[in-house]
Parts: sequence; structure tokens; C-alpha cells
Amino acid sequence: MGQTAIEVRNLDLYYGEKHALKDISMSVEENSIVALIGPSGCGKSTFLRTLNRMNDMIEGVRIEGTVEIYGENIYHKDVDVEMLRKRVGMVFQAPNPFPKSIYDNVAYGPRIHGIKSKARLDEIVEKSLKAAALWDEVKDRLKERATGLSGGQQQRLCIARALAVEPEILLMDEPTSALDPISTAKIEELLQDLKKDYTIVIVTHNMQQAARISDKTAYFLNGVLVEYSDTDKLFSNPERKETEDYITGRFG
Ligand SMILES: Nc1ncnc2c1ncn2[C@@H]1O[C@H](COP(=O)(O)OP(=O)(O)OP(=O)(O)O)[C@@H](O)[C@H]1O
Repeated sequence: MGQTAIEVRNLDLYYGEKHALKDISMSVEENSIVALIGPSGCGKSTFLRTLNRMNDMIEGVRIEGTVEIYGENIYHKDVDVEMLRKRVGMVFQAPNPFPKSIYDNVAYGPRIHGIKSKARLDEIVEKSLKAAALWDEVKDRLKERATGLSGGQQQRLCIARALAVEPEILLMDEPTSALDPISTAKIEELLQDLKKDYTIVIVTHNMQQAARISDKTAYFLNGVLVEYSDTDKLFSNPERKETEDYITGRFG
């Protein structure tokens, strides 16, 4: 058994009156991939965002319970949210590179965190692009605009950008939903490599994808974590009737 990277206990989240997450408890092991599945509006993205306090920016949000990252409650009042987001990086659904060069996209985070040395930045850019399986495709055009890359390349660039600040955990919100099957396969393959060094939590609408890539799967319904178990088990022999209905397509 690996170390626990994320420990969520009795987490409730309200958007004003709307009770969007209901008493969620979940533990994520280091160097594993956890997939969050469930019908639209069930709270997957909301839950993902609680793991690096991205909901803090939304007005009227109230959160109860705790989220610990390596034993530290991230909702404690003394937590430096900027540092937290460095530890817990995020990749979004649509690739969103900055309108800057490929190099500057990857160097952006390290620069913000105070790294100025060109040699050091060069090193980080190369390492991050290699880790995101993009280096060979872009090494001769690092000064070109990132927006000129294909969608799949842009998403791998966004992964490289997230990795450049050396996070411990990577959150991904449907990272392949805007990509073609070949780019999707590349990212899925990449995730298997990345989990050697990172812990990954990924929202996906695609159950086949969850089954292919994740170690554990969490099924959400109406803000409730209905079932959380080993991916093989959840898809072959779910404990709960609601899960079975969903994975067999009788619902959602
Ligand atoms: N900023 C917000 N303000 C108010 N309600 C919100 C907000 N964001 C989400 N919600 C509501 O919270 C619930 C959960 O939404 P969430 O986006 O987390 O679901 P989801 O499972 O990720 O859905 P999808 O698969 O469609 O992205 C929904 O009922 C949604 O309408």
C-alpha cells in the first residue's frame, strides 16, 4: 500500500442554497489514478475543484469538512492558496495555452515562483515538455506561438505547464473531451507514465476511458459519492444498484 496523498472527510459544499456535495469521504493513494464519473451535474467538477480550492473564487460557496493533502488540511485559515495550487496542479477540459510562445507557456509558472536563470528555465522547459511527451514535436520551435499547435499538442502543452512547477498532484477535468481519438490515446498513455511520479484525479464522461486508465473509480450521483472502489471491481461487480444502472447504461 502506498502513502495517502489525499484524504477527504465529510465534505459538504453549498452553492448558496444548493447542496452540491453531500458528506463526501474519500482517500486517494499516492501514485494512483482516480477517475470521477457520473451523470452531468452530479458534482464531479465541483468535487475536483475542492481539492485545490478552486471553488474559493466562486461567490456564495460554503464548504464544510476537511481535505488533507499529505496530512495537511488545505482549508485551514493559514494555508497559502498560491502554494497549494503549486502542489496541486490543474488541467482543464479545453486546452487553454496562453497567447505566448511554447517556451513561455511552460516557463510561466516557474518564473512566477521566482526562477530567473535562463539555464535553469531551459532545463525545466525541456524536462516538462519531455514529461508531457511533447518535446520531440516542438523542440525546434519553442519560440513559436502555442496557439499554432494542434488541439492535442496544446493539451499536452497545458500538462507540461502544470508539471513545470513540480506539483505533487494533478487534477484533470475532462482533459480529452475536446480531442480526437489519436490525441486522446496519447494523453491516456501519457497518464500511465505520469502516475509513476504524480497522483492524478481525473473527471471523465467516458466510462471506457475511466476503465482503461484508472486504478480506482468514484461514481457520483446528485452530489453523493455512491460508490468508490477498484476500477475493475466497480465496472465488473459493483456493490450498488445505482452504480450498476449507470455503468450498464440504464441511467444517464
Ligand atoms: N458556480 C455555480 N453556482 C451555482 N451552482 C453551481 C455552480 N457550479 C455548479 N453548480 C451546480 O452544482 C451541481 C454540480 O455541478 P458540477 O459542475 O460539479 O457537475 P458535474 O458532474 O461536473 O457536471 P458535468 O459533467 O456536466 O460537468 C450542478 O447542479 C450545478 O448546476
